[in-house]
Amino acid sequence: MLNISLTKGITDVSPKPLATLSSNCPAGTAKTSCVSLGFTNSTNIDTVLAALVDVVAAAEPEARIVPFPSVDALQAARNADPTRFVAGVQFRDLSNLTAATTTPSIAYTIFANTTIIKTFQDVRADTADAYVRTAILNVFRAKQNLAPLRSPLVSAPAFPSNGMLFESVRGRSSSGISAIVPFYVIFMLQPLLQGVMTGLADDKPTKAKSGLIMMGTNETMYMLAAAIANMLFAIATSLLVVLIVCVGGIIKYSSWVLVLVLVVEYAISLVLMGCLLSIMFSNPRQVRAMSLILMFVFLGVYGLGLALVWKQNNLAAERAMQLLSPVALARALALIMDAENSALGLTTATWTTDPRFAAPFYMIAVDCVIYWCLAWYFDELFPGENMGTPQPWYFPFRADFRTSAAKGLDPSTIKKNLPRGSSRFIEPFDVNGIPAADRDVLTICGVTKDFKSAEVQAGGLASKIAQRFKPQKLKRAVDDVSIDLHSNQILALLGHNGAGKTTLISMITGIVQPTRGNIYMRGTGNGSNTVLDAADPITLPVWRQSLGVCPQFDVLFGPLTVRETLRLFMGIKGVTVEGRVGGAQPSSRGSLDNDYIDAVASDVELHSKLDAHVKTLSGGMKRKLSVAIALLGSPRIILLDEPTTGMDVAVQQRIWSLMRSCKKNRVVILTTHSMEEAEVLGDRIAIVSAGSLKTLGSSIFLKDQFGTGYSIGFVKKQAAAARTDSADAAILGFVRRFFAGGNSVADAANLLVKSTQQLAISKQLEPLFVVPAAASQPAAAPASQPAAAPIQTPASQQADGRKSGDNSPDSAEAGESGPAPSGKRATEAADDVWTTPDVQLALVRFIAPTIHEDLQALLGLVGLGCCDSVAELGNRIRTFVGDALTAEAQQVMIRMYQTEHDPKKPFLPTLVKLSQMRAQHNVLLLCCMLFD
Ligand SMILES: Nc1ncnc2c1ncn2[C@@H]1O[C@H](COP(=O)(O)OP(=O)(O)OP(=O)(O)O)[C@@H](O)[C@H]1O
Repeated sequence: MLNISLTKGITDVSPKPLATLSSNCPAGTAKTSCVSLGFTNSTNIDTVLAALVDVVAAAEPEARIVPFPSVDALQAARNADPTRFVAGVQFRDLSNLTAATTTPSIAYTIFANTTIIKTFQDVRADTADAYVRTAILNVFRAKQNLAPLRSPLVSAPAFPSNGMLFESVRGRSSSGISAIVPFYVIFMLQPLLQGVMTGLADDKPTKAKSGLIMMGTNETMYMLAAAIANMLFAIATSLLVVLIVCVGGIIKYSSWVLVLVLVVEYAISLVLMGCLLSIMFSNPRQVRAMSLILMFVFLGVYGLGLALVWKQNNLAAERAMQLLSPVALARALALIMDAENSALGLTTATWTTDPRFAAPFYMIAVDCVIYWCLAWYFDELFPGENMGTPQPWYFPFRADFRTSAAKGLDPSTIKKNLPRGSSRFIEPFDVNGIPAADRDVLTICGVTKDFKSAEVQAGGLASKIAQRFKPQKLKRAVDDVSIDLHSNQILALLGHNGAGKTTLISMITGIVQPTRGNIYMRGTGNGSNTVLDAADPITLPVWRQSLGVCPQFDVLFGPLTVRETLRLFMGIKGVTVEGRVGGAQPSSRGSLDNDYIDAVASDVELHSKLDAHVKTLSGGMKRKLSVAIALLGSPRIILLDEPTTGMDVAVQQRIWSLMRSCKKNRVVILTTHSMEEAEVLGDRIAIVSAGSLKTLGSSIFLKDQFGTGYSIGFVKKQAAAARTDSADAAILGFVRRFFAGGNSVADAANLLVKSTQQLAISKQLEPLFVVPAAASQPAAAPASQPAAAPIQTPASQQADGRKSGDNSPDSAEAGESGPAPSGKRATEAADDVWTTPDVQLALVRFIAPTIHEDLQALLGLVGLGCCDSVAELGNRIRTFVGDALTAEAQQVMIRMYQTEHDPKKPFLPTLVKLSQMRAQHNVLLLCCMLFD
């Protein structure tokens, strides 16, 4: 049945021909089995009923007015035979019908049987209403001794405007505002969907999601956290909407609590729908377009429901449509507004009497569950490009799914690769020297990663579709890298920007999947004789529990304090205090977490910032916090991607010593651009370039391989720009004179490299400070000039009977036939003497992994504790350097040492001064020798 409602007042009831109610009884049917007008409820009904019977009987004697004990009974009778039931009336408030008031309020509801009253043109509902009104008016007229009105069918009553308030029923045409309420609520809440989708899509390019997952956050938890954060906002928005419609009087008779429950339920469903849809879209522009399209889809489906489904009482179709929660909400609100128009609304009473109300509530709850399950499932299946490892479609059915004892592989089944590259550059590692339990904790087997090139990833949907049909451009970020990693070791991954370090780290975390190759981790506990494969998504949770990661970029939350951040990540990683890395242990059980957090913060020198908000920290402090997070708990493998970026030298030193202390029973992988950091920390150093492993070994091995040689710099003078040939000839001449052969500058450079490799031996450093006196002569030697003899070693110098410091013209001449050592150190001599109109020798220096060009490196070496006092430093400098270093340079070194020990003293002026000194490189070189 449909509630038909009249709004307040009676002035709009116009005289019109009304249809009879009795004509509905099908021909040949006993009239007694038909109901023209059923009525029910209310006390004080007798006088009205009598009047009603009179009015109806006068108009159509065959009409049957039948009493029912309740609305349910009335409804049941209608359901039993919809074709023989025309209308019903529920008297609801006749309490002051007989009261001596001039404005009695009378409320009743007319029910029209929508099975037979299908159109607005069918006025039989109005007939029923007219009978009831006439009857009520006649009761009043009787009180006033007036003659009763005639039947409205005979002549529609001219209703007096006597101050009566009828609150009655009319309804197929509900008021305009009622019709728009469903749309109003849907539009008000639609931004929630867009907000969730945009938020989650935004996380993808910023790498916030991948960073958090690397750091130990479970993917599902990440999405749930995003959903919960949005739900809080959704609840607030729902409250606002309900406030507007309820306090604003749009919804008047309904229980606001039930309406709020409905709207909140819907808002939550929108958030979960957003989570589901965000899996498909990775950029906010697509999301905005999509949420508009979705709005049309929702409204379209709702329109279909209005036009086709609701009227048919087709429950299956109705439920199917309500799988879209906006449709379910719109349906619920339409029902509520219908009830409102009947002055009933949605109350606990109507909820129980009319099953149609409950259905959308249940359906929206079902929708929430469905959306969440699908979001979770598809997120596991499609984590996004380089955002994690996709699960196979059947993953929920795998026997080992989410079991803590992830099933490992038999190590004998895995195919290990030897590190690729020239064996000369890969140091053989004797695993027999380390306990079996510490071996091969992490094995990287021939991993290669090809990324789709940026052009393929960018662009809109259309260009993406077009690109599908083009051959894909690939960028090889990591190329066939194999390394075995063992406990108690730090591997320093050294490489230039874009060398592939981060990609390798990301593959170890499982965030990026290798195109080829595998990464294995030795199992733990009972599974220690098995290996886990990073490519197996089922074992990934266990895998990630073993990792402590400091990503290249800080994934921190500005509004949280340092303490809260550490506590949050302890929770995320499930850290138990006993699992502490780094030594410090909490003092008492009662304050374990706080003690632990204090200790961790002290380790990274953040104890004074524990209650500071992360957004107020400097870049270096944020790095320290990221390092602290990586060290939380007891990860077996610690991955630190450029951890000391932005830290000052003193802090860097302490972080280094912390890292060294952390490596016990752990594998630590550290990426860096700093040769010094690699040398100081790395038990083994892997140098990667253009994705491939160029060399791997201890720092001693690397020094032996690469650590000796000259770096020789030439500066073409400005005027030489127009005379490049003569400048090149000058360089060529220099090289030929002191090294060997060559026909072009490129040849000369190669020769230079070869010669220095052959000549310079780390133990024989003296020649490195010696430049042949011949260099004092312009060296634009002709191409035909014979190759010069190599620079002599100290031994050969002694044999020649020459003294260091001899810079005589004689020796310069000797340089023509073969360079003779000079007492002048290389840079000094070069700056002084070797200069041509076109070119100047700018720099001659020794290069080795221990030699660094900047103050940071120098302070690092000093800070390693090679000297215990300033006096000792001064003595050692004097002993080693003697007259070769100016007094000024010695003083600078001493001052630098002091500055390092007194952080209040600014060291920048010292650095500037040092860099201005001609002897800078020698100072550094000597210093490095001193402490090496
Ligand atoms: N998602 C990606 N899509 C396409 N190319 C990528 C992607 N990630 C990295 N690359 C490319 O792979 C190469 C290696 O990048 P990677 O970030 O691993 O270098 P890196 O050694 O860590 O550099 P840096 O020291 O600057 O951090 C680079 O050329 C980079 O442009």
